[in-house]
Amino acid sequence: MTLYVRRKSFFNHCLKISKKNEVHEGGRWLQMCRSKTSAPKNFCDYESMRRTYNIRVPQRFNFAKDVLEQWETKEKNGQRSSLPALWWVNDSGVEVRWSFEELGFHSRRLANVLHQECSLERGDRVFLILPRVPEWWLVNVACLRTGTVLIPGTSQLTARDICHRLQASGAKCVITDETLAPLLDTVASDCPSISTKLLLSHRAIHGWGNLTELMGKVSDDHVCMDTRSDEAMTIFFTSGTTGSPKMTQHSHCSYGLGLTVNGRYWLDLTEQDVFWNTSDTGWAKSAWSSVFAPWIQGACVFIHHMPRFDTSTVLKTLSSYPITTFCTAPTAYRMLVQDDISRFTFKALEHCLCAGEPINPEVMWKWKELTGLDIYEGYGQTETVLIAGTFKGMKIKPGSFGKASPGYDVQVVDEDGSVLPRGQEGDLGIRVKPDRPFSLFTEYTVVKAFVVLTADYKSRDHKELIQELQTHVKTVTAPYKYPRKIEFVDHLPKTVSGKIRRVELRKKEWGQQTSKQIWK
Ligand SMILES: Nc1ncnc2c1ncn2[C@@H]1O[C@H](COP(=O)(O)OP(=O)(O)OP(=O)(O)O)[C@@H](O)[C@H]1O
Repeated sequence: MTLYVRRKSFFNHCLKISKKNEVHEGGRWLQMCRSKTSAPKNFCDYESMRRTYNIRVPQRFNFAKDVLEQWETKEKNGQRSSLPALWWVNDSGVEVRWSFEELGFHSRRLANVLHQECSLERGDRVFLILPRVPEWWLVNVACLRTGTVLIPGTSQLTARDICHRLQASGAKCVITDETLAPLLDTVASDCPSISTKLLLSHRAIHGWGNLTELMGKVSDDHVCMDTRSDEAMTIFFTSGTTGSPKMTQHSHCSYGLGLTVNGRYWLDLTEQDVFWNTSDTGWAKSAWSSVFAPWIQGACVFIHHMPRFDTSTVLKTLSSYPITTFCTAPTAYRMLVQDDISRFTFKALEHCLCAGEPINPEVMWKWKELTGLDIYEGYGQTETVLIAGTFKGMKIKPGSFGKASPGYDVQVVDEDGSVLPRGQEGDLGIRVKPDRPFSLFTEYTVVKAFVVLTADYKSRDHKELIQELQTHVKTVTAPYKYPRKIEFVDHLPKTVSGKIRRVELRKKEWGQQTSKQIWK
């Protein structure tokens, strides 16, 4: 089945998640030049993969305890390969290699920092902006351990983006490096929910706790939180192609177990594999491919910390390290095939993948000609795990991103949600009735309601007014902008109301806003 995707809307029986993607109709099958076909390691063929896919979701699940600690034990008992769990390198040749045991050791310390030093409790939200440094992975695992909800952001965010994310999420803790700390400081006063700021740097910045120093103070003794499978685990902001970025919440099981589809089937990883995924640490793709999918399979997560994408560095890295599996964006492959690949021999590389945008058939063809390897495409969204993809053993059709993933019933449907005949263009839908797949996001976290005050803020007592209001409302943004937005929690008392000209209650759901005057 070839999936053609057209527009975005919602309907009853399926959760429609397609975006305005025009998928080119492919004209011919890829010509085989040099061919290095590797048989799937984790499944026989597409049909049997779908048939045998069966994941039982337990009531309680925590990836750190139920997956990472299991690999740690296997490692200790000599039941896993000697590959590191995390293999990090940078442009200066510095390397960090952590076994699952070392990952456990450092992340337990960081978990103690979050809980003991920062007083963060289960369910509290942690906003993380770090580039591809090993500590990014530690924060991920430490949040799992403490049951705190991780909200990753990309280093490209502006002060306005950061402010919006912090206000919308109500994050209590921010973690970043010295490049972004000053930017966060410019908006911190507008984000009263923040109680802790952690800095990854050799330099001290006033008001920021030093992550490395704090980790040196605490023990590595930490008991992982016994989280429910459906409990909030992470919130990713979508990239905002079709509107404002949406706060997409995932549970411990939706990614922690759901991404088995990616790791076992699409990436076809085992504990013998070294997997390099180049995506930025702020997007859901990093949770997919740099955390959950490879570690579910016990594979080694490889990272090259490049300040910017450089084709020579990528090609050199692929030829100097035993990387078996490589995933990058179609744009990156386009750049790579323009370089002189013949200078390099990829000794271990056997499986290449791409996702995030359509790949041009010419790029696939060129890559195959130069390396002998196919590029397997994947399609998914922040809200999902892999929705569709080309899986090993499948014929690769230029212009098609493959077939539905196991775990999802994916169909091409019309506006009413009726399945369209083969070859007809429509929307892409995932069936959510009668059973909603557990590997879907939980909800869009919305700013449920807030009031907009139109008061005489120029009056001398505006500070007192804000203080007074703060005792009755959840959040008051700093007085830098009119009208001021305030999270509504209760009726406003007379002492306050006398100073306010107008109060509007605004309900904001993603994509729409309702407004009602509730005062004067
Ligand atoms: N293989 C692919 N081919 C074409 N497009 C793809 C592919 N993989 C992913 N995409 C695009 O990436 C999108 C998923 O990205 P993401 O979840 O960040 O949200 P977004 O759709 O870009 O933004 P928003 O939901 O905020 O509008 C898909 O909807 C699709 O547009």
